[in-house]
Amino acid sequence: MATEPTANDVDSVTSTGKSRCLVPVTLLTGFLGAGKTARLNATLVASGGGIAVIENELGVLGVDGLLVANSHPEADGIIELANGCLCCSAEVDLIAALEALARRHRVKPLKRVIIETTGLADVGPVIALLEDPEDPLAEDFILDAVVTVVDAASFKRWAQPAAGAAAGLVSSSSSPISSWTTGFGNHGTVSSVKSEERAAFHPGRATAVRTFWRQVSFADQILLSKVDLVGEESAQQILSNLQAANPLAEFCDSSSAANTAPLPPPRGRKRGSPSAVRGALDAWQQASTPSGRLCGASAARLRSAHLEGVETLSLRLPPERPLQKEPLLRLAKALLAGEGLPTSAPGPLRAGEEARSISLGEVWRIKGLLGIHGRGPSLLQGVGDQVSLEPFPDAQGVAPFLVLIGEGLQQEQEALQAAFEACGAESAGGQALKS
Ligand SMILES: Nc1nc2c(ncn2[C@@H]2O[C@H](COP(=O)(O)OP(=O)(O)OP(=O)(O)O)[C@@H](O)[C@H]2O)c(=O)[nH]1
Repeated sequence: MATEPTANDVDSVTSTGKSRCLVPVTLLTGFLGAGKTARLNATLVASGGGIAVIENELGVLGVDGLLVANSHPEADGIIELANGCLCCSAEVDLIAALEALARRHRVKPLKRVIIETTGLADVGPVIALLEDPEDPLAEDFILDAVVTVVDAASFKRWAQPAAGAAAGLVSSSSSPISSWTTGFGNHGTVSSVKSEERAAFHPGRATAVRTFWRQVSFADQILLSKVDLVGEESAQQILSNLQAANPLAEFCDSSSAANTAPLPPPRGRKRGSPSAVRGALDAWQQASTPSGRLCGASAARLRSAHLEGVETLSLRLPPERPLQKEPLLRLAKALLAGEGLPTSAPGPLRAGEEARSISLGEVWRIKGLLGIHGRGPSLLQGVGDQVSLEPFPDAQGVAPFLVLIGEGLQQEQEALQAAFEACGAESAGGQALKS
């Protein structure tokens, strides 16, 4: 079995001339609901301590920080950065978090830092920050690998234009990835999306597809999740598509049996690894952000471009009114399937509204901690056609909330709030999260 190298394996010479152990940093990325937190949890369980985690969430209300913190008292520090991607709006927070971990490392050495990005993160700027030899962070940290988790069950939806065509997207028969994204002299296998094709996308969906492929193309290691849901044969086809897009990446064991496997241990990033090549190419293409910390105008520009059209909606639900499991699951499934709000859902109509058939934008991801009638605090997870509700006793005392990520959601906020509230139990007796 491979052993995890300790920080002692690599040294830096600090500005004061002292030698210091560098902590390997793993950048764990992958699209919404791909299975990043699941892999992170498996890694923490297997580690026996010494790993610090930085969790990044898009919404104001974070689920993952709670999930990881509650399951892993052994982790050496979990820092949650909510309400924005660390590649843009939360970059300052990322720097502060790493500085805090550097101070801790000097007192109690860390073996590894894992940064779990949001599902819509653009890892380019984070790589640039961690690779900048002039940045003070380089005295304590070294980027070890970008690990991208790819959800086999959602691959068609995000990776193949045929799936997008259903929503009036591209018509090309190959992956909707711009030629620069491959970057490995492999342009023949993956065609470009022309700008007019991009314009035909919903802007949020275009952002999502672009993000999906950027996460693949920056990966040093690719881990295919949810093979248990698609079968080994489909998994092999997906792997060949991914290999065509990023031939230099290392592909981790992607059998169904590896679904709950920990991340590969740090092993030292090689020169010419995909993230190193892509990072340099990306910096060159965005000449205004050659490396290092993004401040002011650069950060603002990136921020506006990288999450264009994507919306995150955080809903709080009344703690005194636990929800009924069945209507809640039905509603979550309908939203993820793009069916809008079911006409049969009970609840108040808005003025002038005849039926509750409200056409929503798109919901790609649902997460929440909710009080469920007769079950108590529970974790709702939804992505693609997978929706689950599991008991989560550690959320006792947390005010119930939901986070929805997708496109065109803000305009439906009131209707969505009403639809979820309408799943509330009529009678008391359920256990709310917070009384
Ligand atoms: N069947 C199956 N389900 C999985 C697998 N990996 C993750 N899941 C489930 O997929 C859902 C999303 O997993 P997470 O680990 O929360 O995904 P994530 O990438 O952290 O999601 P975001 O927070 O949206 O970025 C959860 O319900 C997981 O239990 C897998 O390999 N097989």
